[in-house]
Amino acid sequence: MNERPAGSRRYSYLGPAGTFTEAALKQVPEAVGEDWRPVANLGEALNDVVTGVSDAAMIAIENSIDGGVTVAQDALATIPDLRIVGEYLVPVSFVLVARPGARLEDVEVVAAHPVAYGQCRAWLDGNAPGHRHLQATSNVQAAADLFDPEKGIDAAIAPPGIADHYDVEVLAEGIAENPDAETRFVLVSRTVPVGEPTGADKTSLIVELPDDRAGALLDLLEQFATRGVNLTLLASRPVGDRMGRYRFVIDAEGHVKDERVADALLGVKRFSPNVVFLGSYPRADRIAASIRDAHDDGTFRDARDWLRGVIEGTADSEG
Ligand SMILES: O=C(O)C(=O)Cc1ccccc1
Repeated sequence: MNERPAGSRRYSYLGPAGTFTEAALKQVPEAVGEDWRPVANLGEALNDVVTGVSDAAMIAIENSIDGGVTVAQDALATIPDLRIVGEYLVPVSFVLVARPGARLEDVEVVAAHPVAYGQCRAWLDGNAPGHRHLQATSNVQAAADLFDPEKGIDAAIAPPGIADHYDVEVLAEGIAENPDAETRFVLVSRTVPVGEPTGADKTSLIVELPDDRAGALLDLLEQFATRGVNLTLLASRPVGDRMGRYRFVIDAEGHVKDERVADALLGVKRFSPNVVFLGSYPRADRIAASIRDAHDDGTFRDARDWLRGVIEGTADSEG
């Protein structure tokens, strides 16, 4: 499995072919024409990266309906030496499929990835009220499972392109609650040097708070607020060692090579007992951060130059 032609790169993704995760990988220009390895779950995808079986893995990290994919957040918090190197958005919609000739009124057991099921549950409750949910490892695997007689499945929730991959009949389209749902994916590699800022970047961190201190979360947020760094994600996850201990998953606008972000990170590092830097990478939506004058790179540099001048006696202390 480890043997690859020299220079070729391998990418792991949640398979089989046709998943939304594969659609996210298709957005990565440098992955085109390389070796794509379908895997059965997140653990396998990240393990491939850790062990060097693959160079990178595409994983779902956040959903516009359900919020954070908590298993992915927890894995990134605890597996050392991983880096997020890119972010991708995929619009998601779902169809209900069955073996050819099946009828909706006969559907009892529905295979679905849990995140997909959560988004389509209201439709199923209305249209197949007596149904039972059987978990599938991915949206495409749910459809593949229709052809495994041991699973006893009548229908599956799958991506709209599923009929290109399997001989299935579409019983209903557009069954998700929100037609504009999107899933955010990240490309994860082993630790590599951070790239250059593009002007529309994000920085991901996982931060633990100091124990039992009133206002600790406010102190954490202040590190970003006082440097004009906007947050796009703040989620708490249990550390898992004892009740009541949480770590915070943070996405901040900007790049660690932007002065205001670097300064905020130094503040966070001074204050938190454990900071995991997950990466600075271009934003999928390419929206540039809005920065007030007091927080642009030049202002930070001027302030540092002034301080150096004060210390060296070459600048007016009121300058
Ligand atoms: O990539 C897929 O197709 C998956 O099965 C994971 C998933 C589930 C629901 C929304 C987006 C991705």
